Amino acid sequence: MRVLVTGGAGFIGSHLVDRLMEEGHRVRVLDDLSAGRLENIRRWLNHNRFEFVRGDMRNPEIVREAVEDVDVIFHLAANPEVRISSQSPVLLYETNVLITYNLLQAIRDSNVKFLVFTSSSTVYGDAKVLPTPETAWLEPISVYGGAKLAAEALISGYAHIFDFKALVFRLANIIGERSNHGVIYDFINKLRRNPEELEILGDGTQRKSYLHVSDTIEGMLHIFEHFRKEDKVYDVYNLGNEDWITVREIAEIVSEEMGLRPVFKFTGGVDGGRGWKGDVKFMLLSIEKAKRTGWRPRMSSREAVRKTVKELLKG
Ligand SMILES: O=c1ccn([C@@H]2O[C@H](COP(=O)(O)OP(=O)(O)O[C@H]3O[C@H](CO)[C@H](O)[C@H](O)[C@H]3O)[C@@H](O)[C@H]2O)c(=O)[nH]1
Repeated sequence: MRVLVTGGAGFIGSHLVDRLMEEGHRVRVLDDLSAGRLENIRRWLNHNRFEFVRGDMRNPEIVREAVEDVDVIFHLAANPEVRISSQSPVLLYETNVLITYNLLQAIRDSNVKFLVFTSSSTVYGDAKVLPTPETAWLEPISVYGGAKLAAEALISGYAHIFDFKALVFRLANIIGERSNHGVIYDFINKLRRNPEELEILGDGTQRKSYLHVSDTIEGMLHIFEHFRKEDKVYDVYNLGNEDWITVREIAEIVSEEMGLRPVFKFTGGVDGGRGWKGDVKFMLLSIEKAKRTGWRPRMSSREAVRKTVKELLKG
């Protein structure tokens, strides 16, 4: 396959690039390096099947050039921070909706046959049904979640009108080596600054499902192969874990792995113990649909958290 990975220098994107390169595909990465790091893809930079383009997808011209001679696009470029929903809605719109629109406009005039998009569990908001199936009510409670849902909707519309196939993954909290934001990364940095005390945002009872990046990439590629053979224009899959874990338990695992016994200081948070406005307090996706394709996570949330802590401490 000739593949474009947007956001391919980022956390999840670079793991996907590793797998695609190892499988012998021709890979182009488009990344503005705002969150991604060249270090993540350094091993491929001089490979003859690999091409790196540094560019901002808010510029339609850059996007148009990047989709040339490509069959499949994995669209992972995005600003992943739910918590900036109150301060920077414009940034979240531009880096999730506008860049997706630019990509879809470029696909119109191209030979692209498949688009794979990484959406988010946050499209469900405070889900009324747990575990939450793909058919559940969609009511995002953050601008980030709203922007992801808007991007999904545009993708579906364009796929039906402009004759390509599109696959959407609604991801749980993805963690692992190279992640450079989120709760585990934050806790490690806070404890490095002050080993005596750990500030925990909210009341610590936030409970979510965490999936290791290796299980995520495995799932995305496995389900993509399944989807390719199906006679569907558009489909949506949740990707997450079957169990969940509280923020307090994550704090305990991080402290233990660092050999520390800090005092936990809960900020109390907002709106009944959330870390910030728009933080979904309880998230557990139903992964029955993904499992019916033959995929299942190898690691539980707890195992994924512990492995990630070890990986980040080493890095
Ligand atoms: O220093 C911190 C950081 C986070 N938290 C808490 O930890 C939980 C997880 O927060 P993260 O920042 O790790 O992740 P989010 O749940 O906000 O979002 C993540 O998962 C989503 C999908 O579930 C999106 O895809 C998003 O891009 C990704 O960052 C939250 O309840 C938050 O309140 C803390 O207590 N202290």
